[in-house]
Amino acid sequence: MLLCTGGTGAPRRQAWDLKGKVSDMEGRIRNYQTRVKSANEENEVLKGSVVQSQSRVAELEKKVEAQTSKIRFDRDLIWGKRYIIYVGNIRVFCRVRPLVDGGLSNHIQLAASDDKSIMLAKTEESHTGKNTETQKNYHFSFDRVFGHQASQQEIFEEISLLVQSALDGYNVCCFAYGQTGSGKTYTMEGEEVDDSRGVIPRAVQQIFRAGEKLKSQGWEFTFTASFVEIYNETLRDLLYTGKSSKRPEHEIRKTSNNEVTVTNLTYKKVYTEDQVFDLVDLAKQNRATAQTAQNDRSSRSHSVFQLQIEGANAGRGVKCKSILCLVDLAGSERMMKSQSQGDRFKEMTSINGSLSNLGIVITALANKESHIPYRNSKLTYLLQDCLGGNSKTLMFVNISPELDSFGETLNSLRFASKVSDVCSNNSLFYLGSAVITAITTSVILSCLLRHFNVFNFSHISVKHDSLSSQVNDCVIGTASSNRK
Ligand SMILES: Nc1ncnc2c1ncn2[C@@H]1O[C@H](COP(=O)(O)OP(=O)(O)OP(=O)(O)O)[C@@H](O)[C@H]1O
Repeated sequence: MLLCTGGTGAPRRQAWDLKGKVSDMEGRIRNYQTRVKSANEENEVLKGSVVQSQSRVAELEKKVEAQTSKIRFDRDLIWGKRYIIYVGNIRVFCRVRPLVDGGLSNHIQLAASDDKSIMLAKTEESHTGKNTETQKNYHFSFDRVFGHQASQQEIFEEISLLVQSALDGYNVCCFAYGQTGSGKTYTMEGEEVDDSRGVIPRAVQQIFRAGEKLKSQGWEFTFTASFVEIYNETLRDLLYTGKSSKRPEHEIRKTSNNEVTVTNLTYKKVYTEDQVFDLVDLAKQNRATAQTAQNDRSSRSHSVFQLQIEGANAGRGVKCKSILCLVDLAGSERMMKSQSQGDRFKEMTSINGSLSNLGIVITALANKESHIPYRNSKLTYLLQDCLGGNSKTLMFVNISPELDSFGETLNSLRFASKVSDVCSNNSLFYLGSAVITAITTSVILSCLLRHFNVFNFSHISVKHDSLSSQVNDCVIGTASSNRK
């Protein structure tokens, strides 16, 4: 405390000094307070723009999500429109191998007007002896028929949308069925030369390249390859590199997630398409080695290539998992029982068993039966995840053009035709059920609305797809005619 006692100058000066300092400090405090205030205001503005940016990011993410599902939907729609494929259903393509000289026999005729029909013609000696010859024609139609000139590129273009959907999380299975020498391996694996490469290398290339592109949208994919041969109901690892004397045995098992797995099988993580091509070469070598030991074994066994795909988008917190499964089936030719003995008989029984069980499983799936007999053969048990549930399946029926293969060609086309019929009949049945359900729902709804006099029917606007507009037309039409 300062005391002013009788005119001494020093204390007064000190007091003035102190007063000056205090007012200086007060000025600085006011200054700081103004700055804090404006910083707080700035902070509020920034907070506001952070919230705005966050909601914009969320909005953009929603748009990306919607765009991605639209792309996926469009892809399904394009594929669906062309082949009316539904998840859990099978489409069938037929491919005719050229003759050795590159041509086509007269007994196989493809329709000039469309690319879906094929006719087998057989000229027979007349039994009555009156006419010298009669011709019997067998007509078949499939989702697509490829003539002998169709290139590997053309074939792949037709299935590339299907392959792509493996990255969308669908299980995809594509298999080649037909007699030995009809072109199954050529279709699935092809040859080394670029133009002659088959479905497996092209599909692998497409998957890896598309996976790379999806990185820019935050997706990271991991791929795991396996290659198995099923011979006489026994599994053999085609990626095995150890001593042949120490080859392990394999069993098909279910994991705790109810997924199919094979014990002791090589599941190889792959990061590039070239790594997969090396594995395909290794599988070829392994098959060839077995073939020298047991004559013509490769055409008597099924080979199953599987690429497990796991995708994760950390930014969006989503994951997907699927399998791309490409199968070269054993030759479907039926040997005469009398001609097959010993090993040949065993081979014949196991091939016939597994192929006919494949047909039974496909039929059961198409009929949406409660029990699907996957476990009746190693092939269907192994393919269980790829055939049922969330899966899209395509079957190639490969046929040989030689006249002496007529009987086998007819059998193959009949098998494929059954598969095709059972699936398309069921597709039509389910489409029919959907239409009936839609009509019933609309009729009930319109009755209810009319009963409660809620709307004037003439004002119901129909802006959806043509199906619902037809349903509504029908309902409105009925309603007005009833009124008259
Ligand atoms: N579309 C085609 N164009 C040209 N050559 C073909 C075609 N399809 C098959 N070939 C040739 O015909 C021969 C037999 O074909 P491929 O080996 O693919 O038959 P396959 O049905 O797999 O027989 P297997 O059951 O014995 O394995 C091969 O030499 C193959 O190169």
